[in-house]
Amino acid sequence: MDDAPPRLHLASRSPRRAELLEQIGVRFTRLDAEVDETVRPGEAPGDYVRRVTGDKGRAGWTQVAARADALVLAADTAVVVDACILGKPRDRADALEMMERLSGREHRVLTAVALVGAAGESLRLSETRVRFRRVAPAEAARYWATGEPRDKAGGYAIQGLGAVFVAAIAGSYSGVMGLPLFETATLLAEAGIPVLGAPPPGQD
Ligand SMILES: Cc1cn([C@H]2C[C@H](O)[C@@H](COP(=O)(O)OP(=O)(O)OP(=O)(O)O)O2)c(=O)[nH]c1=O
Repeated sequence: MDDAPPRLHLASRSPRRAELLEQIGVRFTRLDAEVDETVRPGEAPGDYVRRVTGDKGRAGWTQVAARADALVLAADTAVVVDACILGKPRDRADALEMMERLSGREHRVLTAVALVGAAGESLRLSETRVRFRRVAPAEAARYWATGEPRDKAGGYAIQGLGAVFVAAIAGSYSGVMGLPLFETATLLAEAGIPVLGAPPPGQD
């Protein structure tokens, strides 16, 4: 049993990201990292999620940098349709408009994940194609009333009721939920945190 405080910190207020990181069994604590998530004029979606993710990671890092081996994990998710970035809906009208745009077609979900430490920062981008069935306006209104779309990029949650809209996905389910676990595990392993733990001596 390892009682030392974890060296890994998740810079996120998202309960989904914490659940996903718990799913792969690594020890971590959580940090709050407030950053400006405004899209810059002309900014490409991939550049946007990379920038915001790096900002979240560095904002978290300033809080733990006193510990030399500390590492900060951060992520950002955007739903992209017709080259437009859909963040979290501002209000009901915004959410219903998002559902109308997503209805009956394919969109992309981009999630960047970054690991920041004393040695610098590494970043990976996950891209998933998601195809929605047609969603009638009345159904979108009932979905809004459940409260689920409120704090979700694109105004839906694949892990919740929103799953009924998802006809198909190609890519990373965990990436759509907010933390792509394949990319996360790769970054952690590169930084000396193998997800399945270090092999016993002499058996690597
Ligand atoms: C598309 C989709 C998004 N989401 C969520 C994941 C993220 O929490 C949220 C996207 O918003 P983000 O701005 O990426 O993250 P956040 O503000 O919730 O958390 P933090 O910045 O503190 O890390 O949308 C789902 O939970 N399911 C989905 O299917």
